[in-house]
Amino acid sequence: MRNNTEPDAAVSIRGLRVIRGGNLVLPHIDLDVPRGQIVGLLGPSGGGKTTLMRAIVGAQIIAGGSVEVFGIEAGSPALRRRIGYVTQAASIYPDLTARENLAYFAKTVGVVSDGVTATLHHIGLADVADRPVSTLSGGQASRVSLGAALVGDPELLVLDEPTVGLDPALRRDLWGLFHELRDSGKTLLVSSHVMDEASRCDRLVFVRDGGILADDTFENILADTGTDNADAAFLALTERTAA
Ligand SMILES: Nc1ncnc2c1ncn2[C@@H]1O[C@H](COP(=O)(O)OP(=O)(O)OP(=O)(O)O)[C@@H](O)[C@H]1O
Repeated sequence: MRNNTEPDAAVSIRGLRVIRGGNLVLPHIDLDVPRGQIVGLLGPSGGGKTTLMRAIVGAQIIAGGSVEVFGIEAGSPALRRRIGYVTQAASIYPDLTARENLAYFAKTVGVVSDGVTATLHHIGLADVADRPVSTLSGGQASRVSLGAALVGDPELLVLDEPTVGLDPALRRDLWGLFHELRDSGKTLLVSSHVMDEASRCDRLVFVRDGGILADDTFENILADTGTDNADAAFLALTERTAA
């Protein structure tokens, strides 16, 4: 739970430097993620989005700088229940049912079974809750992953490419759920390389080559670049940086 001494930003990063496999992947990142918003981390594959997310959830060894979540150093045990992380690779068990998967993750964060049933309803999987995940559609399976992250009722959700491979209707439904979660007070950091997801976010962070090209509202980014879509804005900012 939030206390009055906590900072306004859900995530606060200063001078973050990350080296992976001998490569300087993130040379110097400064970023604040405001509370109660959906922040989209957008950019091409290999730009550093996953590495940045790993640093925020405390799964990445860092070479320098600081990463704080709710004013606490990333990776601290005190943050474990306050952050839900969904990776690109499904981290759920295909041979277990949706309910069993959620019950397993609930147990790891000490949540009672009431929370599992409520989460299954919330993610729209109550009807298929007792089927093994291996028999569900791709969209349903990705909602089970999301449910596993949601079951502990975390304040910050870090979602790495949650809509990849989903058809437009499922993407729309998932974004509807993200907006509901935001409206209930949660902070969401959502990565995507699909630029047309920009308009669904409250704020955007454009990431390229381990750096941040822009960190603002979509509206301000379009105005600043004199463009009318996210792809064109990204290109304009890339050219500006190169110049
Ligand atoms: N284990 C690793 N060892 C060495 N380099 C790595 C490792 N993992 C990632 N990298 C490099 O770090 C850079 C950033 O990768 P990262 O996965 O963070 O990007 P991304 O924007 O999330 O892309 P994607 O959406 O494809 O995951 C890339 O150049 C990648 O090759």
